[in-house]
Amino acid sequence: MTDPTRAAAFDLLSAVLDRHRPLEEALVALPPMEARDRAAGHRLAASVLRRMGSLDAALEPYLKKSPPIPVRHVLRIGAAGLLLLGTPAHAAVATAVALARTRGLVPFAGLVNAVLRRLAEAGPALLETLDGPRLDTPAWLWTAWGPQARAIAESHQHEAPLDLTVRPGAEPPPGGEALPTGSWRFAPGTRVMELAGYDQGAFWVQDAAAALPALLLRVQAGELVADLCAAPGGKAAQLAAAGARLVAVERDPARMQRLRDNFTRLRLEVEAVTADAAEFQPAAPLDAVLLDAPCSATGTIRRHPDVPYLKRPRDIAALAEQQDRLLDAACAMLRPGGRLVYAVCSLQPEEGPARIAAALSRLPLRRDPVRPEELPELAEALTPAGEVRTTPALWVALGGMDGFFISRLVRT
Ligand SMILES: C[S@@+](CC[C@H](N)C(=O)[O-])C[C@H]1O[C@@H](n2cnc3c(N)ncnc32)[C@H](O)[C@@H]1O
Repeated sequence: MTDPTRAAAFDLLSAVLDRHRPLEEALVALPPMEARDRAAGHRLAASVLRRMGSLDAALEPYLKKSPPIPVRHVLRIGAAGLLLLGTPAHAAVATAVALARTRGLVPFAGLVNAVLRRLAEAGPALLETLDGPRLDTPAWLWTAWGPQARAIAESHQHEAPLDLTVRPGAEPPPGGEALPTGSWRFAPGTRVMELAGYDQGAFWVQDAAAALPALLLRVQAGELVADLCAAPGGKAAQLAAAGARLVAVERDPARMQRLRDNFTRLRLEVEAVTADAAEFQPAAPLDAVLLDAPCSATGTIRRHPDVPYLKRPRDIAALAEQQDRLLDAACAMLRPGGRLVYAVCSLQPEEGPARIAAALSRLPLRRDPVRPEELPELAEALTPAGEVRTTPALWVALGGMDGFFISRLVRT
């Protein structure tokens, strides 16, 4: 009998690496099991994905020829236990062998046993000699990130902390650290639903960088505002809490339901419209629009270590087309003088500065540069054009932040 944690990790890795399914979707599709086993399986699969290049390089000397893909997954799970998670050697080896047996890989059980035993002896020292950041980053991303690639990739080696946005006037839960931009930070692995105030809607989960776009929209109470790609609703919640008369537009009905549930817990008001934002027409011209566009999400690899294995270079061009289409629609919804904040959680320049440069050349928009005093403690994130570029390599001593590109514009 294999243990449920390893079985879950194996299923998750197969879903991400073989069928290119997002890790979170694969998590939902797991067979029924104890929540504790599911969480442990998730953590194990995420550890493999985060350090997969290093784990493969550590296994390589012990493999005479490349094993079948499912066997490789079993070896990676065993290696992650041995080298990353501090699993005792006998347990890591025995559970991997049992996993191989129950997954129809009986002929490879001996190989798994022999390779992992040898890795247990020499692997920890070998891991120290490897260039983890480079090995764990696909070449196309490393190249695209330019001189910052190493610092960004180093930050991906660790689990991200849990960040919360606390509702204005509410008490932050105990045990957190206040960040300079107003978010509250808790240790990686903190369970949000167990924090005091969750049921009362005192806060919501939102990375410190993800809280910036809505802040920079500078919404006044009573303004007519649309959030065009709204679910699950972190930025929409900020806008509603600031007193906007808010329309949240979201194309995916299941994700819109998550937004509704979140707003119910937070006791915030919103008009929720399930539609393609490019087709949406507001009843009246808007004072402000937030466009948190669909993107490659390469700025969130710390939280979603599956992203490097799901995205391909060609996806970026397709996303840029969607982003342009949404920028056109967003601009058309604004009254003259109305504000637009464009944001993507991507580190790829084609989805950030290039989209704004293209929009400025075809739409009646001008930049409204973000001023340094708007982002004290984040001067490094301000570009000469007054746009914001955060990366996971910022605020390293505090635990980093997601990678976002943010531009503020005004309809002329
Ligand atoms: C980056 S996420 C938004 C996160 C959200 N703003 C938040 O802070 O919680 C992008 C969202 O846009 C939605 N989306 C993608 N294309 C869309 C479109 N054409 N119209 C409306 N929503 C769209 C996706 O389903 C996804 O929920």
